[in-house]
Amino acid sequence: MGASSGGGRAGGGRPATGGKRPGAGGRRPKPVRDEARNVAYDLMRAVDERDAYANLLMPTLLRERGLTGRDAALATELAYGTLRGLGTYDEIIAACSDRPPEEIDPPLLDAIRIGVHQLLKMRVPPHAAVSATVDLVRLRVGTGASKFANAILRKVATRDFDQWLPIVAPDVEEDPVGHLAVAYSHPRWIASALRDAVGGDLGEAADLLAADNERPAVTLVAWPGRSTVGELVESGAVAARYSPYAAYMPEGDPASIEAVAQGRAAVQDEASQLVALALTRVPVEGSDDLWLDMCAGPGGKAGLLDALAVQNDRHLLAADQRFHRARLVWRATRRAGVITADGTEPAWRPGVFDRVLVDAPCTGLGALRRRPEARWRRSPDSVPELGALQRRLLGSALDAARPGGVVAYVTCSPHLAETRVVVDDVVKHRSDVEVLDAPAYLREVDRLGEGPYAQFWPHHHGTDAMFLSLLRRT
Ligand SMILES: C[S@@+](CC[C@H](N)C(=O)[O-])C[C@H]1O[C@@H](n2cnc3c(N)ncnc32)[C@H](O)[C@@H]1O
Repeated sequence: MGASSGGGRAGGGRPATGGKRPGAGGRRPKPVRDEARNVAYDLMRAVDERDAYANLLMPTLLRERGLTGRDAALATELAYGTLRGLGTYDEIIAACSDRPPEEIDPPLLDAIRIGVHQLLKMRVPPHAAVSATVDLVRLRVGTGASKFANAILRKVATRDFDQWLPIVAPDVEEDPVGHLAVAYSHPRWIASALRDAVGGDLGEAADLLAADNERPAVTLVAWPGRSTVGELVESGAVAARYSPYAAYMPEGDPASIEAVAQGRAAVQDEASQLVALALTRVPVEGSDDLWLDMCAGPGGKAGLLDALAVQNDRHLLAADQRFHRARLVWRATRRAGVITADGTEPAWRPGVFDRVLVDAPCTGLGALRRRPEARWRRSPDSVPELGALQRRLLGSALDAARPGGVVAYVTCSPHLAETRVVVDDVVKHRSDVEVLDAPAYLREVDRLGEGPYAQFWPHHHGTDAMFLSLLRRT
């Protein structure tokens, strides 16, 4: 069923965008420039060509092209939805082409992927999806390429998404992980790691992978002492389910909320708030003055810890290895001491902190919802390398805590090799650590696991898949 990329138009002329029908003897109508599709295309090219971060570049592109409201939402859905779904889309494109996707010119492939997303996941009528994509290809890639795109998209349009799946995805009984990977558009190694992380249950793994493909609600944090959830609610947000400092923002630009614009509140995932909060809830005997955030950049958790420290007359030292990340921490905090420092070669005396947060660098597999291209960028090779760093940072965090003090080890990844395996390994080699029951300090949140570790999930909690271990230095 492959389309030839070489010559004539397979499947006849595309529906006209106005004027005479092509193939009926008339001149081909001029392609219509559609700014939302152009922005989506430019974003995808930037992701491919210069490793751009989609969620950082998109606001700039929208502003530069003057897209707002529905047009901005359309451009965002086209780009983010395509980036998330392209694993499945490439299998479908392969089934419709005589060339595998790796052999299709990348700009052309990106445009076709955008077309496939409209055909299979958006409510764009098929003729409009094909026609708009062919116009995009004519304008941005070339007229010859538009014939190939047209042929592929017409074939894709013969089935809906659910009809394509049994054709392109491995059989679930024969290759369950391969099935998950294609059906939910994740690299195979990530589908496998996430299935292990939920305990092997295929149905639950499917729920988790499906949640990764949903656009997350924007969650705000009202920094205590600087703003309140009530104030955010008055501005149109909705009080959150778990965190006493969180509010969901169903739509709109967070910067339009006064407290956010004035730097008294910020955007922050609810699980990120709760893991920081859990650290402050563990009772400590004796002093409770000095807190350390060892991997603080860009300052999300440090912002909340600092606000709590100010309220309770404590002191936070926030460190990050990278200067520009430390500078962001400085902006997010009010009274914290902020330094550029390598947590594995501490700039502080050992055994002095009452509470230590180590929010370790990780694969970020828990935040795939928010970073549409991230799943395709990460390599499984990074896991052992990160694991070694995570062990050293956790060891260093335990050394920084005073006897009786508490350490929170946090990752924004549920990968077992970055979570419980790291903690188990470090604890095994020390005789001065007690593992605490983390879910006991987050009683308001259900389904965090049986302990002693706590694991947040997008498909249960609507949060990032954040991992928390609480340890006491004895
Ligand atoms: C997961 S992020 C932390 C997120 C942050 N806690 C927040 O809530 O915004 C990990 C941070 O660790 C920093 N980092 C990496 N290696 C480090 C090291 N050896 N010492 C200190 N910071 C390090 C990175 O620069 C990055 O900013």
